[in-house]
Amino acid sequence: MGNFRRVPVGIVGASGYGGVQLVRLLMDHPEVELVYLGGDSTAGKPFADIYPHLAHTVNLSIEAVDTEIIAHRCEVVFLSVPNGLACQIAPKLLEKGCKVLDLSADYRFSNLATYTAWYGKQRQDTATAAMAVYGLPELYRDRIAEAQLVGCPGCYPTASLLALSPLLKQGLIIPETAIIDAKSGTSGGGREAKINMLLAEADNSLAAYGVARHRHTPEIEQICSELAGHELTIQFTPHLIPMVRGILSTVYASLRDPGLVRDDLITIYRAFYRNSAWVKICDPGIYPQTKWACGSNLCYIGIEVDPRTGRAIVMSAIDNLIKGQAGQAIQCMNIMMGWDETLGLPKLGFYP
Ligand SMILES: NC(=O)C1=CN([C@@H]2O[C@H](COP(=O)(O)OP(=O)(O)OC[C@H]3O[C@@H](n4cnc5c(N)ncnc54)[C@H](OP(=O)(O)O)[C@@H]3O)[C@@H](O)[C@H]2O)C=CC1
Ligand SMILES: CC(=O)N[C@@H](CCC(=O)OP(=O)(O)O)C(=O)O
Repeated sequence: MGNFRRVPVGIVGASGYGGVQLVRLLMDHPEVELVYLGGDSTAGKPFADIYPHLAHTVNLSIEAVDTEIIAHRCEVVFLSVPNGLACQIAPKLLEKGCKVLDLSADYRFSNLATYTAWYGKQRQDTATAAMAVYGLPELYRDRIAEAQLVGCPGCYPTASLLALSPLLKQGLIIPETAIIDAKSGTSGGGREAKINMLLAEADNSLAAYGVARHRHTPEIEQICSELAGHELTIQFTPHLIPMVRGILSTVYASLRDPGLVRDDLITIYRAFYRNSAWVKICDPGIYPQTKWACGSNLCYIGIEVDPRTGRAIVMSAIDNLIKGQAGQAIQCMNIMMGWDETLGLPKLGFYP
């Protein structure tokens, strides 16, 4: 087979839900070799002790985070750690030449004052933050291709921005009227134990949370403002829904032209996403289910117009752990490395 060489990659935060998805997907990726797994409380343990179902295929152990060692072994590093940690690790890895993909919120904001205001964490890495590119390939493919550091989007922003972007970019809606109502499965909260994620709390129940103050609001607003060409505020309400995986985001916005009908919007969306293999626009009258996307890197978008209110109603469904997190990070890596964007990513959902 000649001298084919796989690119060595590492994951910091391998024991978490994002980490285990990255492990699963990267083990099957044809261009990379997983050579490093890092963590904190699990450091020193074989990965298979944490996830025995992968014992037959992963024989790496979790190591304490040492940026010298990581940079020595890895060309590409995924940081799947809680907010506020990547900004301490990434600058050292970048300095040593690694490409870095951060799954947390640390490198999603072009204005660090916004990050500090919403996340309550002071930052010293202004220059590093200025290098970062927002990792939503369907909008920023060209920037990602040139980037050394990508701040991968949150799960709600991924679903919501894919639904809203064509309307904003083409100037089809009155931007200030946009309202996002989104529902997420409990894996969105990560693997750490939390009372509201207990089966007894979350099962058979549905509630909004973070109303008028969820930290994904400024992230969505940042990108929407860029698309609209002026500063925007967006109403965003997340809900926790009793299932494990999936986000359904429903976006409402008033159309500027009351003459636009559903099929016009479907045509516009299909044109907007014509080069985006991971976005599927549903046929007229078809509205997506989270189950369709589950296990895949796909985002399904359904579109309707209510002629009585003059509003567009756009529904997007993703798997929060794949297109909303680990899959999207790998999609970005593919672009950064000059590979096909779809490489190593699941194209079909589990269904049912
Ligand atoms: N879950 C989701 O749907 C999404 C999550 N995200 C973001 O992705 C990131 C990871 O999320 P998720 O996988 O859900 O989180 P989890 O809580 O499941 O996992 C967190 C991971 O971070 C590691 N970690 C914690 N502290 C440290 C430290 N000091 N040094 C090294 N590693 C550390 C943990 O390692 P250990 O166990 O060894 O302590 C664990 O592997 C977060 O920033 C999250 O906000 C983004 C999009 C979607
Ligand atoms: C259901 C649930 O709890 N979801 C998480 C979103 C996860 C995510 O994407 O968070 P980051 O922006 O920190 O990466 C939440 O609302 O906090």
